[in-house]
Amino acid sequence: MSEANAPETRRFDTEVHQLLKLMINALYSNREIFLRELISNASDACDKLRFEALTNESLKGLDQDLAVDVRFDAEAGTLTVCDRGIGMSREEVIDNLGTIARSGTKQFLESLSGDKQKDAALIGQFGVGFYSAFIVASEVSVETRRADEPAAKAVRWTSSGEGEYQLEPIEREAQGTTITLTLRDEHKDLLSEWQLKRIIRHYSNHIAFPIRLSEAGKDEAKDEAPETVNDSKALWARAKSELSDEDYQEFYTSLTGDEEKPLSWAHHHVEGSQRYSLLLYLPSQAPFDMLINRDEREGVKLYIQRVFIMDAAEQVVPRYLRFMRGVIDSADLPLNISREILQDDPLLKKIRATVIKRSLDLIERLAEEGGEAWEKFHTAFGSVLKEGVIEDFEQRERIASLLRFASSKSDDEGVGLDAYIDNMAEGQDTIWYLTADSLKVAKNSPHLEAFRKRGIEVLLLTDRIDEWLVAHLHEYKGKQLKSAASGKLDLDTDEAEPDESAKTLAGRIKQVLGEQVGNVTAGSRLTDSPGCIVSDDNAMSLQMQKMLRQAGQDVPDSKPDLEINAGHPLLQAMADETDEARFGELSQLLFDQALLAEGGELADPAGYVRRVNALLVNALGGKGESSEDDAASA
Ligand SMILES: Nc1ncnc2c1ncn2[C@@H]1O[C@H](COP(=O)(O)OP(=O)(O)OP(=O)(O)O)[C@@H](O)[C@H]1O
Repeated sequence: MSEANAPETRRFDTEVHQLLKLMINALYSNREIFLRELISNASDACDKLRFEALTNESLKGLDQDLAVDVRFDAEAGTLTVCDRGIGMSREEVIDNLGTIARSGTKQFLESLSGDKQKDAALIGQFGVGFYSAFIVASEVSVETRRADEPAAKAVRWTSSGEGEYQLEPIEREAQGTTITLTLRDEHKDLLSEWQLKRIIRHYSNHIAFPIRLSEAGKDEAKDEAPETVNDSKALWARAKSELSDEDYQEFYTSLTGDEEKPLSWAHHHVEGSQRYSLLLYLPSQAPFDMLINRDEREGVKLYIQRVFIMDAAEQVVPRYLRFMRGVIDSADLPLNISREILQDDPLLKKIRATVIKRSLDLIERLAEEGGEAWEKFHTAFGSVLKEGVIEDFEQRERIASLLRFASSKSDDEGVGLDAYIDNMAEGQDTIWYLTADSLKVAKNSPHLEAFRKRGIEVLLLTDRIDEWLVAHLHEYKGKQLKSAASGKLDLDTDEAEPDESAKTLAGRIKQVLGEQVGNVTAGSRLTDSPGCIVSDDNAMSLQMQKMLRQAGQDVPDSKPDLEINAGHPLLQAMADETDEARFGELSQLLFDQALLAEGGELADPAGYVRRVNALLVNALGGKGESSEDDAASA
């Protein structure tokens, strides 16, 4: 026996070990899902065999009569799930059943809280997969042969789920995989026809292959074929009139593993010169990694004539709809199509357009109905949908109409652009917004003073993606979108020009602040604050600069502009200040405060603290100067 074939003991990746422990603990009360996971893997393996058989001559014929066999032996305490699917080579076994290849696993593990209920929900979303067998089994054995390898190249994998697994070469006539679980005593109650039928029908009824249930020794003795317990006809291919809400909901769960009901769904059979079926679901909760994994779109499955081809990627579902779940089945794409050809296929382009249209229809309907479902959707997927405004020029306005924001007049994130326009003040023809790090910063921003004074609503954008959103959405239904922090507001046509003394004061401040600041102007937007940072309409906002820097990008230094409120007591006092050193300190404070109110960062925070301390000491009757030691300790 060559060394590669020798039996050996290997250790699981640390992450597998960690996940196993957490999972067994958190999912103990939800133990039945292990069967769903094993059946789903067996069904995937059958799908893969059918797909490979399209192009691999040596697999022809093997893809007939595929099924998943579930056998139980109450006496021996074992449960077996067997498929004649694609199987695994030795390397694949090591990769698949010893590691977790999935990206985001680390973040996922870190996000677990230790609270069983919460963790169970999270783990459910993560997709517990094969390892869930250890929730009920003290020992798991996997015998498998890849369909395109000889019988002598089969492998047996065994483990008790405690850090190690054994691997040994075996002979196996049939292609595919047999997984045998030795159940722990407390789970042996699962080994009955009634229980297993119930579980299979509950979780896996709509698997597109027959699931056959048999009891060891029984069917052979009676010479009967094992009973098929699921409804294996592809649900999406059936007429809508035949299907109930429960059917759709059950199918959703068997497709996604998500036990929460979907918010809504759309089912269409498109006839005519090009035929396809489309079943799309809007889930009610986001998978934990949706925001991290922009490229992962496992949600919509593409079938050609009932043969699973692939998880629909960019060709079919745009990124900003990556939360959609469902199935597309085309009767008119050639079965032997390669993924590369698929990219440019005109029918697929058409299907993509339909997926977009139907998805947006679903979301629009939900928005019209409002209520809890809409709230849920918006909380879970609102941020992702915003990517559509940036990425899909054609649908920009339609997607924008579905976005909701907080505003200076409303606390919850419920203001849409249409509602904003309906509530515009008389004479207002601009949609005003303010971007900020948080709602609190936005609400307290000095920029809102001018708007409050005039009763004009300002949308408060605090999502990370909002800066990009407004960089792409300049106009909505003929109304310009403009930042409340921009240099020129033009709120009143009769706005008074600042007087000469205000201009002189602005000039003095500019001189003192020098290169730190772009322009210093006297303006009329502020009522309560002495100053604020304003941005050039064409320049990058402070927010955007900060985000790009955090993302490790080089951002050219641009100087912020400062607008002062010459009527404010501080500025009036400064105008009378003849001590130039003191005027300099006050100008610096004014500027730093304006930056802070914006959520900006100070170049010299210690200097700021020293200046404030000096003022405090002064106010408290001290000498008005802090010592160098104070400055150092600050
Ligand atoms: N019955 C099987 N036949 C062939 N390969 C299998 C079988 N069961 C598992 N595998 C392989 O092991 C891999 C890991 O399975 P696991 O169930 O842990 O995760 P998954 O199915 O990829 O993801 P998820 O469970 O989140 O959908 C699968 O991707 C597949 O390649």
